[in-house]
Amino acid sequence: MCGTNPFPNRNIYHTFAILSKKVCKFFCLTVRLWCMLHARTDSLYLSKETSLKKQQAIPDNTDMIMDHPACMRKISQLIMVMKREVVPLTTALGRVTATDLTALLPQPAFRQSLRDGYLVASGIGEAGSDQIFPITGIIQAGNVTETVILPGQAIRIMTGAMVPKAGNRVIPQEECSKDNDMVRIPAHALGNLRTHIEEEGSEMAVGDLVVAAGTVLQPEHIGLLATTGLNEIEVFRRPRVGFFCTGSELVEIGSVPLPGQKISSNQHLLAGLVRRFGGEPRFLGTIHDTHAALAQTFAELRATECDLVISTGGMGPGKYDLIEQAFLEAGGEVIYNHLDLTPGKNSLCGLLGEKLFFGLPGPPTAVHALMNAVVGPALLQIQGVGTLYPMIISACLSQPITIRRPGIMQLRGGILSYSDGRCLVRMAGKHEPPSCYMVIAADRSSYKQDELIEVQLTATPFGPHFS
Ligand SMILES: Nc1nc2c(c(=O)[nH]1)N[C@H]1C(S)=C(S)[C@@H](COP(=O)(O)OP(=O)(O)OC[C@H]3O[C@@H](n4cnc5c(N)ncnc54)[C@H](O)[C@@H]3O)O[C@H]1N2
Ligand code: MOO
Repeated sequence: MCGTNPFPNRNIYHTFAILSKKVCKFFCLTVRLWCMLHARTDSLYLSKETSLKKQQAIPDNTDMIMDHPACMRKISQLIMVMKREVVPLTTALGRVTATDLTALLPQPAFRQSLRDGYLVASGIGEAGSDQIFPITGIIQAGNVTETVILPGQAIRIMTGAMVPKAGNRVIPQEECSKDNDMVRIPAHALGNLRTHIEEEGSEMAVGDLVVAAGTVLQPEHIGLLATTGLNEIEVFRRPRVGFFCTGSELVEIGSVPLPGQKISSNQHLLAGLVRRFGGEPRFLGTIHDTHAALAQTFAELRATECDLVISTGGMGPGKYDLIEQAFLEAGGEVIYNHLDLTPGKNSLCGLLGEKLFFGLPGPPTAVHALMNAVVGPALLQIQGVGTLYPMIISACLSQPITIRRPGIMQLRGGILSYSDGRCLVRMAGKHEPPSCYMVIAADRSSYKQDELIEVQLTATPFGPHFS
């Protein structure tokens, strides 16, 4: 039977398979090339469909060290903005708008008085002398009035009340003198061109933009949107952020640590910081520094309903620092495994399937710095935030700083204050939550007192924290 073909159609299938493989390859290359040509490094609005771009963003080389700006750019490219949901406006504080929101009602919604006073009709005021008018009615805010006003009459009117068509101007009551049913209005008040009347739609017309897409809603926005007639709005879903803490020395809050053990503070620090940046924290457990425990954790992560995952600890060069190995074994793709930044140089960012993964180092100070400098901004972008925080400002150093080991960009916790018209910054104490991070340039070994230094605010649009 040697040489005879038991499957006569096989050659055709084979040829067809090779051909389709080539067509696919050509198509993939074309798409890839298109993506490269059209890659937008500044895009905050990449959709879930941008996986090709995502693949392209992963470096092919083995150099996984990144400086802070490069890491932020790379993360921006990988961000997949959350899906949208409709929520009542009353619950939307701190949420990010998914669409431009336009006015449903004009502002003001009717012609209104801006003063408590007397409304007069047109055709008066030219006399150049004081005039006395009979008071023919009263209009309170909220009245639906059909009141008619004629020249030579005055109507008592309140701030916010609807002004009848023929009403020409409101004279503030403190400028008038009332005597029973009559009011005397002085010539200068009658001659004043300010009408104290706000025309319907003069502040905002129906369809005017009230709040742009990508805005983190503050109390002021909620008030404005309510005024303009909106009661339900479309926002980006909050990202579910899974996090776990590694360390065989860690015990839970409430237990008395045995010698060598530590209470896991990162767990509670992270839960709060994730909320500060608009995420929903989901604690996934405290994990021992063993290969088996970490492998199991990473294996379970893929099925966990989280949009982003953070770990702490296990990032150093020690024998039991196994996060990167476990991440790779679970099929993770590394974006960087070392940052040109301290604290935080021992950290990793990568993709585990569709999920963005951040391996932060163990020390809580490093967790705080990286959450502010890297992970927090990523969380804001995932929620579709248009303008990124923390903001960078300049502050005046109220003390000199000496850098012991220059050569790497450093984030130093600082405390901001305001004095004599200047924004001042000093170094935060060891256990003092920083209100900013001073950005120490790699080439600086000292800063003088009164020198201006760049600082990144740790405040976010979700709640400013100034000391
Ligand atoms: N030989 C070297 N040693 C270290 C280097 C180095 O370059 N060469 N880098 C140092 C730096 S920088 C860092 S950062 C750490 C990285 O450490 P790990 O990410 O491996 O973290 P651990 O070793 O697990 O913990 C470090 C420290 O933090 C405490 N920790 C950890 N988790 C928690 C938690 N959930 N709550 C409270 N405290 C926690 C832990 O007990 C350790 O004290 O490596 C340096 N070493
Ligand atoms: O990686 Mo360490 O966090 O430089 O502090």
